[in-house]
Amino acid sequence: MAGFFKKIFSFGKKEIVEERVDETAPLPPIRWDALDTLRPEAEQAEPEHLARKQEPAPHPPLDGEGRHEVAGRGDGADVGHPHPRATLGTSPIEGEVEAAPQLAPEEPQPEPAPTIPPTPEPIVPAEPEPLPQPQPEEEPRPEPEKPEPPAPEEVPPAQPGPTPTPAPEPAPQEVPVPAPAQPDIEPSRPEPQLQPAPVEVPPPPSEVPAETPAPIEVPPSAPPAVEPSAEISPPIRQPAPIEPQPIHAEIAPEPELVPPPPKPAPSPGKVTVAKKVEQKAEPVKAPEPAPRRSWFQRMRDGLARSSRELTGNIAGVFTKRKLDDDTLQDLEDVLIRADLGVETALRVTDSLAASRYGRDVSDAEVRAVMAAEVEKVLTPVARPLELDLSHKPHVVLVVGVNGTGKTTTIGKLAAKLTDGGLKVMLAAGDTFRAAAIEQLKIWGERTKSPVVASKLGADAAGLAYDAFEKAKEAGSDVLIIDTAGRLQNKTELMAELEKIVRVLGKLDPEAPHTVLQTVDATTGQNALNQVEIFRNVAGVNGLVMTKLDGTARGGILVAIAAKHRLPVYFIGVGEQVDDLEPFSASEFARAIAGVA
Ligand SMILES: Nc1nc2c(ncn2[C@@H]2O[C@H](COP(=O)(O)OP(=O)(O)OP(=O)(O)O)[C@@H](O)[C@H]2O)c(=O)[nH]1
Repeated sequence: MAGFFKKIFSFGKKEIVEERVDETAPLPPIRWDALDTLRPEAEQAEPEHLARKQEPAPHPPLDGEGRHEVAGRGDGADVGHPHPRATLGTSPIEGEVEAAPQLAPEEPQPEPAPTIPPTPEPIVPAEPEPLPQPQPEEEPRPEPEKPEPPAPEEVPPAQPGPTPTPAPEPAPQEVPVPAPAQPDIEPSRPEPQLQPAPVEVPPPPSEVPAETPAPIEVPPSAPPAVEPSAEISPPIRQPAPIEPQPIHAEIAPEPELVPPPPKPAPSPGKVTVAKKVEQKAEPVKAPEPAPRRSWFQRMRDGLARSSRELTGNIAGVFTKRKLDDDTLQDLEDVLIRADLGVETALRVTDSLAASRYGRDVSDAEVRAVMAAEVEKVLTPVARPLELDLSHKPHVVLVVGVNGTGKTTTIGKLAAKLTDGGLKVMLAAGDTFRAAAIEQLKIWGERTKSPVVASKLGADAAGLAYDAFEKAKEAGSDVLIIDTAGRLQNKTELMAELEKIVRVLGKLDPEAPHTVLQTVDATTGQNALNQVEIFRNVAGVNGLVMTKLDGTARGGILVAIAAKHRLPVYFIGVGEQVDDLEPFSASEFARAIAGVA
């Protein structure tokens, strides 16, 4: 078969040359037949086409004429592109086939008939793969160049129909019939041109046009046809343009690719991110503030809110005013509102009246007098905690309302004692709160103090008794017992605390040896009532004023001291283990009065 085709092809070539010379003007249509010849290969893809091909025997003529015709259509050289594509195109094949018959009458040249046999070879279809073979078609390209001269002549006529659109670029160079086909392939890539061309295709064969659109898909199959006729290759090349169509699809994505460029823009965003990262790094540096303020500074800062309000109000009272009854009354009101208590307020006003009544008084002088009087009130209560270690262990019972800082204070105190070489044991007497038990265990681990605890809800008194025995057995110097502080049920609270004290007394009549109450400095006047309650129930004999590092109501300490005259052993100025400081009357008085 291959030999047979070769013969046919060679024959076609010869004819082509001749025909070209003759047909320069009229023959354009014959090319369609040539396309049919090409179909034999295309047939591989579609048997129907093969059948049609048989009919248009014109295969041979197509080879030779094909080019001429193409030129004619090509005249559409521009148009030619679409047509060939159409013909080569899938459906177009049929359409073309039909068109071919029209041409056939003119070129009924029998020779092609033999070509028909090859068509039956649809067996070839198996060869469809050879599609790539179309490339070899390129060889024929040179040949087409020869015919080129005639093509131009034919082109003009066809041009009218297809016209313009394709004419643009390819037409000029390829003007020669073959040329257009080749260039078409390239131009076809620019899809835009190719698309318009198909539209024009219709003119030649009325039917073709309709089919032309479909061809677009066909192209792929068309290429194979080209192989058989090396000469026909030019038109075949036209089908090749079809490939460009897919290219279009690819091209489309390209624009999408265009967006990527904007992505680079985000790069600056990355820069921004880097900045953010830096910012994050900065906060990390924050921890550096290792330089910790002294407890006094913290207390002063904590009391600053109290002192600012107090001193500000004092200044407001004594601005350009002489000390008289009205100013003294105003000052008394200011001090009472500062939680210092009536007793302390009167001490201050009496002191001022005794020494400065009727005279101009500055707010600084008033604050100095106030500091002095407050210190006088606090000095008696500002005593250090003394532990009688003749009691082994010395039992410290810690009481107070929930949240006032009992557990925290126990931890801080245990730290001080263990640091001082004392052997400490802790007892989790707040059996109503699991969190309280766990919190105390944490403090025990931190201070290396054993913790005696029981299940949640266990009897607090029983726990205290067990802890006392264990502390004795362990030879502990100090046993610190935590308790609950549920004021919402005073009766139950009183009963529990009384029971604890009674039980401890069984082991040591003097136990508990120290009963500390934690008082939240932020509580205000209610703290006075709390101290009264716990003093009566548990026999509180000492106070720890907590949270003085952040309150505007530190004056309550003065009121409590003046009213209850209970020792104030420590003040809490923070949540850390070393934020428990001995209470100093003078420092506290100067701090709250805003005196340097
Ligand atoms: N700023 C500050 N916070 C404190 C101080 N003392 C305790 N706290 C905090 O106050 C909260 C309550 O402390 P706790 O020790 O649990 O008080 P509690 O009386 O044992 O409370 P309950 O276990 O519910 O009975 C915790 O968040 C402590 O960290 C202090 O002196 N200053």
